[in-house]
Amino acid sequence: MNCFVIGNGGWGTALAMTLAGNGHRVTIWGPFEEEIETIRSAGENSVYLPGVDLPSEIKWTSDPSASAGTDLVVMVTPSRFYRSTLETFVPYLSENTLIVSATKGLDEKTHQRMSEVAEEVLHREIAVLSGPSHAEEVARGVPTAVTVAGSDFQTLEKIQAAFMGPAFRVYTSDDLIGVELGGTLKNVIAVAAGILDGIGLGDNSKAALMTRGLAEIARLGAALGAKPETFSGLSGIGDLIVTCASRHSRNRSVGERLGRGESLQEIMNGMKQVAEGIWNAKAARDLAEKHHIDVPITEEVCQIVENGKDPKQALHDLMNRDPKAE
Ligand SMILES: NC(=O)c1ccc[n+]([C@@H]2O[C@H](COP(=O)([O-])OP(=O)(O)OC[C@H]3O[C@@H](n4cnc5c(N)ncnc54)[C@H](O)[C@@H]3O)[C@@H](O)[C@H]2O)c1
Ligand SMILES: O=P(O)(O)OC[C@H](O)CO
Repeated sequence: MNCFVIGNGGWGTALAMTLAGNGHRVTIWGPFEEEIETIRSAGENSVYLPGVDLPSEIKWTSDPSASAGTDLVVMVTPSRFYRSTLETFVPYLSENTLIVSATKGLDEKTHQRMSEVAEEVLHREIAVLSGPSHAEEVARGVPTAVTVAGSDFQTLEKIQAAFMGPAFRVYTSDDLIGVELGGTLKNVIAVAAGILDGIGLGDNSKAALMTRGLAEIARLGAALGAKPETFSGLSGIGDLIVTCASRHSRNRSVGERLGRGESLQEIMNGMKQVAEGIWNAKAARDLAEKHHIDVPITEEVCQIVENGKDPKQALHDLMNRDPKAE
């Protein structure tokens, strides 16, 4: 297959390597020619995926027209730039191109999932790939399992076959909403998990946070049309576990620094990689409010990120809510 990856960040690079490892011809696009030229000449994506030797067969470009005539497009631009980036590709994508979205975020203005944004831009449904998968490990061949979701099973099978390899296992799901929301809403809970690490709390605290975090993800997800059982799968609890626990997680790391007392501004100023949970906490909270869903952890993360609330006060407020049945 001719494959085209839109987004030269860590995840775009790891997915491009996975496809190239399966014998596909792969081109990866990034918005800044200078950045692309540096990667091309160094054979390393030193900003977003340092220390990984890139296969020479992968082509690097900043030209959207290079996507013309490709069989499979992977859209993995961070949520904040997703719509504007995809719009520049519209003239080059044919109806027959398989399109899969690997971004995990919400549109900050409209609160749409990324596949909804893509549908609006492209006037057709696309598939979604999500699951517990840090680029740092996928790029090094660490065994990983993810889910590809959509409504057309034949399309899903083609995407599954394109990515499947000895160290990358792909399951299919017909619950696009659930798979996409699991990968998105967990980012906010992972920021909270990092805050707990930064404050110096214990394993009990992390387990409680993840369990109650999953409860609010599933409540909100179901209200938004997801199947509740999807949140017990790779894209639900699987991704929540890896993001709340991993040293690779950007969301957890930002949370840890917040918990240690650094200001959000200070952290974001020195960071080129994205932490979607910081951008998406408000969108998730607003969606919950609109659908009358109780999301106390997301609400506290939102207060910390949006209003600078003291993380220790947020913890105190969470622990001192009214008694409830589980
Ligand atoms: N890194 C991972 O392990 C991983 C795994 C699964 C999913 N994801 C998701 O994939 C998406 C992309 O994350 P990533 O880790 O590849 O990114 P990254 O943080 O490694 O890199 C940031 C990306 O943003 C791009 N960018 C910056 N300014 C831009 C602009 N103005 N217009 C367009 N693009 C711009 C950069 O070119 C770069 O590709 C996110 O939604 C993330 O949650 C990441
Ligand atoms: O590094 P994070 O926190 O953006 O998480 C990356 C992936 O979503 C993990 O599956």
